Amino acid sequence: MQKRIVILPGDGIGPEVTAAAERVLTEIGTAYGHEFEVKHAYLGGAAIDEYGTPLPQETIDACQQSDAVLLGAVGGPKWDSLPGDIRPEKGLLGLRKSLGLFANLRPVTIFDSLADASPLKDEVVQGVDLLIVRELTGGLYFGEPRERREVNGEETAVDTLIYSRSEIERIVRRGFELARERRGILTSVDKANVLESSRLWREVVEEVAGDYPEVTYSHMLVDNAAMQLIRNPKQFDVIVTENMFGDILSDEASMITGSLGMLPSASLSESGPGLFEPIHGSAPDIAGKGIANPLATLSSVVLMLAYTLEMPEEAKALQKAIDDVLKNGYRTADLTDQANVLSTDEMTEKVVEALKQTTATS
Ligand SMILES: NC(=O)c1ccc[n+]([C@@H]2O[C@H](COP(=O)([O-])OP(=O)(O)OC[C@H]3O[C@@H](n4cnc5c(N)ncnc54)[C@H](O)[C@@H]3O)[C@@H](O)[C@H]2O)c1
Ligand SMILES: CC(C)[C@H](C(=O)O)[C@@H](O)C(=O)O
Ligand SMILES: [Mg+2]
Repeated sequence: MQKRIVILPGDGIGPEVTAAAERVLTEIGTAYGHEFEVKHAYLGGAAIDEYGTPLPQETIDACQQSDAVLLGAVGGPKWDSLPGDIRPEKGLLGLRKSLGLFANLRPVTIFDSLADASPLKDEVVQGVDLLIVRELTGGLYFGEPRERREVNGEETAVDTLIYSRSEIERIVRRGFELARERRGILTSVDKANVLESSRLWREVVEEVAGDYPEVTYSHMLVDNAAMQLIRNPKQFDVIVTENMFGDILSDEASMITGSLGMLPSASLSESGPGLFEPIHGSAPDIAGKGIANPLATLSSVVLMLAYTLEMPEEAKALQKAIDDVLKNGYRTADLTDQANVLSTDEMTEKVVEALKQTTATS
């Protein structure tokens, strides 16, 4: 098959982990006879440096004309003092909006062989398999007004948390559909004891639930959900929630797996190219050292193969290669205290070797 993939390396460790992904894509292309036409484009701080804007029109156009987009990460101290509207992160938000990527899927899957990397007890962690479905183009991130103003002679800042019924309905439906394909349990997370937007969210969940009788659903307040994720993460199958809650809960949930460097994500629209990215950021503290864990990005490639490129066999093979490498005890520095750790490139090569073995025997 021929597919057009846009890679947005971004900032910090972004280019290090997307290089890993490109290496693996080349291997998959060779093994399965696909032609991946890879194009690089600028986003975030790198785009500010090159074009003076975090989201150049060329990047939007390239992404819209692609079959799938893979992003490293954006942001970093170099751009931290810029005004909010031209920060690197604004480029990512603009890209999500312009591609209509309202559904952000963040699977939290445990690798049995990695249980020792989690700060949680073995019996809490083993068998966890949950999916956070995060609303991605609404809520506090996009609400207007967002501004500084003077109130009673004092400098004041305002952000707006706003959701329409249709924005809630489409993400809640996606949550129910995914729950129906999985174990049939949906937890809708909100703050309906305080927020009006959450009360509307709950009403919509109640209405939509009628169309999915095979799914068992419940509501949970977000502060309780944060605690339950640590106490008993196995109770969850699909969690559906709004933008900001999903952002925070997914970083928290990553530690069930042992590291933020493990969690991938898929951002999907109604139709059109998906955006695939690790949930972690540009990690300025380790950028340039060659030690970043590439597995969140490689797992994002698994999601890209499965969800958008219609290559389920290839997705399975890459997933197996990642499993095998971890089973064989290979670790980057974020996953172990031991001295014997692999660099980003070494870990990537281990995955490529494992992939070669899988594809040779299939
Ligand atoms: N999707 C994105 O592009 C994205 C996501 C989150 C944060 N950010 C941006 O990244 C910058 C840094 O944010 P932060 O430090 O709060 O969060 P971060 O996710 O970049 O890093 C948090 C911690 O996790 C570690 N870490 C992250 N990814 C890792 C990996 N692959 N391997 C090993 N360790 C890893 C980092 O070293 C750091 O100690 C900020 O500008 C933020 O806005 C971007
Ligand atoms: C960089 C930032 C805008 C982004 C978000 O909050 O969505 C990040 O934290 C993420 O989780 O993808
Ligand atoms: Mg985040």
